[in-house]
Amino acid sequence: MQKISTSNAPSAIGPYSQGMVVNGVVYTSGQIPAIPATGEIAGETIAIQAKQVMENLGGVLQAGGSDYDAVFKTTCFLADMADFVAFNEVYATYFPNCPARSCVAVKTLPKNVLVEVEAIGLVK
Ligand SMILES: C=C(N)C(=O)O
Repeated sequence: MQKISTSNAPSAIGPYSQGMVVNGVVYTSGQIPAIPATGEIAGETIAIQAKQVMENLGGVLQAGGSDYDAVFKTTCFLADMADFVAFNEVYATYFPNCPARSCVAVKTLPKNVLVEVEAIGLVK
């Protein structure tokens, strides 16, 4: 079991690692749209926040020896299901291979962001 630590994704904002590698599988923590260098939240729209989340996810995946195309499952958390279509437009550009996914709306997310995504992928 190996902890992932990278400057290409935001530092954890609580008692968790950015991700873990276990038996050739990368498990990312939920990524929020924080800018890795500053920790500030990127933008106020779902499009901008979703893109930052996906970039952060890529940073964790890469640090764990994986990549977008090796992801087989994601879980997506939205603060408002009204953002579903706009979120999907961004998401699909990163996951054209359509891994298995669950997408739910939750009451609130850390730092009041609009979206959080976690992923599980194979080490390449
Ligand atoms: C942002 C998170 N992944 C958390 O608070 O667990």
